[in-house]
Amino acid sequence: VVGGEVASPNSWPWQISLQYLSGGSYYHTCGGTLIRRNWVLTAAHCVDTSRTWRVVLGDHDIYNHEGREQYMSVSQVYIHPNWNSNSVAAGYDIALLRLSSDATLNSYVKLATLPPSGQVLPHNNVCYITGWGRTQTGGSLSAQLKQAYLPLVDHSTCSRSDWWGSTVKNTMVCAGGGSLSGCNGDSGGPLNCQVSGQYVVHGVTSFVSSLGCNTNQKPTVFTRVSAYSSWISGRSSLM
Ligand SMILES: CC(C)[C@H](NC(=O)C(F)(F)F)C(=O)N[C@@H](C)C(=O)Nc1ccc(C(F)(F)F)cc1
Repeated sequence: VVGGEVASPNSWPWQISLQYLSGGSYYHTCGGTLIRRNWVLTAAHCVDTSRTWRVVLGDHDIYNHEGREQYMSVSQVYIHPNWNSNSVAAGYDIALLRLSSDATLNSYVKLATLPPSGQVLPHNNVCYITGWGRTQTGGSLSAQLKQAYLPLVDHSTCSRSDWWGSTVKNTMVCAGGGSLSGCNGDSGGPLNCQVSGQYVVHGVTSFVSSLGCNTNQKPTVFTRVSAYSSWISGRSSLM
């Protein structure tokens, strides 16, 4: 997250850290969202390599054990069938992770609220991106969870030729576009949008400009969760 501020610990209790095992240690690589006690929503581009994953719930500082964390192993990875790792612009950048056991829900770990199928929010809707991603283009990850206010950008603006043009599809949602943005390592995490006084996870962080994370008129682009409601509920047996 470029700009914004360190979040108050566990104030986004559905936010998870997706980590992979390498040389005996686990490393943060992506964010994600707890949607059921044993299901996490993330980005397909985060998990399209075969690794040993773990999901950390209730985290704040990814480099220190603070006692509120729950370390969960992943029993199955479901990548959207239409995902093509050579074409993030095609969309379908969404995946579900089944956890090997159920999370314990408490004040540090809660389930996210997902939007109704098809819901599209208005331009400038209040939204916050959260994550442990780089704090500058080419910078390092944030030790503590960060948040940044990214107003929603409607499709007609986001698909303007001097913005993202035809790269952005209707199954995506844009937010920000100024000096605040997501950045590498925020992938897969939530775009938290305020709807009737409650935060709803409206997006899954997908891509930023390769010219730089906070490039003007290149808002952070998210997979629009409400475009995948039936896939999500079908797969995670929400139905
Ligand atoms: C998509 C991920 C590899 C990576 N995602 C992120 O860093 C995220 F945090 F924003 F989710 C990313 O955007 N990386 C930059 C460096 C990138 O490759 N951006 C990119 C943007 C658009 C396109 C296009 F236009 F082809 F779709 C391709 C790459």
